[in-house]
Amino acid sequence: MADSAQAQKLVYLVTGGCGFLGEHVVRMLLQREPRLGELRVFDRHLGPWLEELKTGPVRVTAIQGDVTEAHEVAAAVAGAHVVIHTAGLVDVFGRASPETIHEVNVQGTRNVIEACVQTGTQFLVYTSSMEVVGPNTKGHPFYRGNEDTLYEAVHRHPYPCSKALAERLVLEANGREVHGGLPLVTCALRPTGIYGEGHQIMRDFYRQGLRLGGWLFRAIPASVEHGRVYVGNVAWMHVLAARELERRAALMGGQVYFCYDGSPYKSYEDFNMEFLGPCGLQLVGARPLLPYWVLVFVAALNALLQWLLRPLVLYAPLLNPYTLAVANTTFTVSTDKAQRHFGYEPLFSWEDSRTRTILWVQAAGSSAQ
Ligand SMILES: NC(=O)C1=CN([C@@H]2O[C@H](COP(=O)(O)OP(=O)(O)OC[C@H]3O[C@@H](n4cnc5c(N)ncnc54)[C@H](O)[C@@H]3O)[C@@H](O)[C@H]2O)C=CC1
Ligand SMILES: CC(C)[C@@H](O)CC[C@@H](C)[C@H]1CC[C@H]2[C@@H]3[C@H](O)CC4=CC(=O)CC[C@]4(C)[C@H]3CC[C@]12C
Repeated sequence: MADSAQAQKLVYLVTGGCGFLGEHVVRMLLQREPRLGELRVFDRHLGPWLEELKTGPVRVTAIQGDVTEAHEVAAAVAGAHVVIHTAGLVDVFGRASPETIHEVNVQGTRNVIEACVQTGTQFLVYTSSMEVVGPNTKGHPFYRGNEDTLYEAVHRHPYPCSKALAERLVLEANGREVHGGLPLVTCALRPTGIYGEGHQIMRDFYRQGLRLGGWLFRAIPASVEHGRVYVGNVAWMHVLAARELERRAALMGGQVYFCYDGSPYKSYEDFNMEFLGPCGLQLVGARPLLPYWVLVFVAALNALLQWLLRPLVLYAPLLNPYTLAVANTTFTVSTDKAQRHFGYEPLFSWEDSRTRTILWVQAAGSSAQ
């Protein structure tokens, strides 16, 4: 993007733009990216809400497409100045096959990179994940670590494996020559557990609590810290990284950044209660009500049932060996790398993030009645 970018209106492409995070990125770009001339929203499933965005000054182009189809990606990328690649299969519940997860998350990312190179798009921001780092299969805690913390990243599950490989592809692509002779500049953002308006797992917990008469039962010790970050701040970090990637290419190119904000360090269940409590639910037990080995047994039983029932019906409960292991292992980040490298500061305070999420849960829950 030459110096004339200040006058020149830019074309952004957001893949996965109709997802939980993607929608917030789309709306944040429209609200806070003054250079935006056209916003392309690429997703396998387009949301009806996109129509309301087409009445503003920015041209919003909805593209129904599949990142595993290289030609569809190339057509969407052609002419874009910036690509924010959030599309992915976020599946740790066994809903999709390992092959499908790899095809979408790895081959889909490879297709985005090659499309940038072939069509001359210079700037690519990739939505990676904390799971690229951990928790590892050995259950080692990652306690308030940062991007430089030494940690044995060992994965077996298809999802973290796919995210780690995709991130590596993006970072290795930094500096490749794109069509026109300029270098590709890439970076990867690693959110921890994202929460906020549109978080389906939070909605599922709320509905589960309503079905159980307002009670949720503690399964994980309160001492196990699990990093969480508000979706609006994750979206803001994407917008800012995309904006600064040109000016600070030498510093940011090929770098990874954890996504962080002022959200408190709590266990996954206690953190959820920050929102579910004000919505009328109560978490039973100061400590787990069941011994860990019982949870391990139930998780294994769920995995066996999923395998047995697969030919007939998809059985994909929240509790499986992987989700239990992740929930039961401390993983929190404490870093300021994004602040140092591109001036990121959370846009939403913890109090504001909490209020917005509570209001959404209440609305989502009432629609469930
Ligand atoms: N939800 C979370 O806690 C975290 C998510 N992430 C990452 O953030 C990104 C977005 O995640 P979420 O918004 O939570 O997931 P999501 O499932 O709500 O959104 C993903 C979007 O990608 C689209 N998509 C999936 N396969 C596609 C394909 N083949 N072609 C085109 N579009 C496709 C989906 O239709 C969906 O709109 C993912 O890359 C995920 O790995 C990273 C850390 C935490
Ligand atoms: C049933 C209980 C054990 C309950 O506490 C299980 C919670 C479990 C569904 C979640 C606990 C940790 C979550 C994951 C974590 O936030 C990291 C993630 C990063 C991503 O990139 C995608 C989502 C996820 C894997 C997230 C998924 C839900 C949990 C496993």
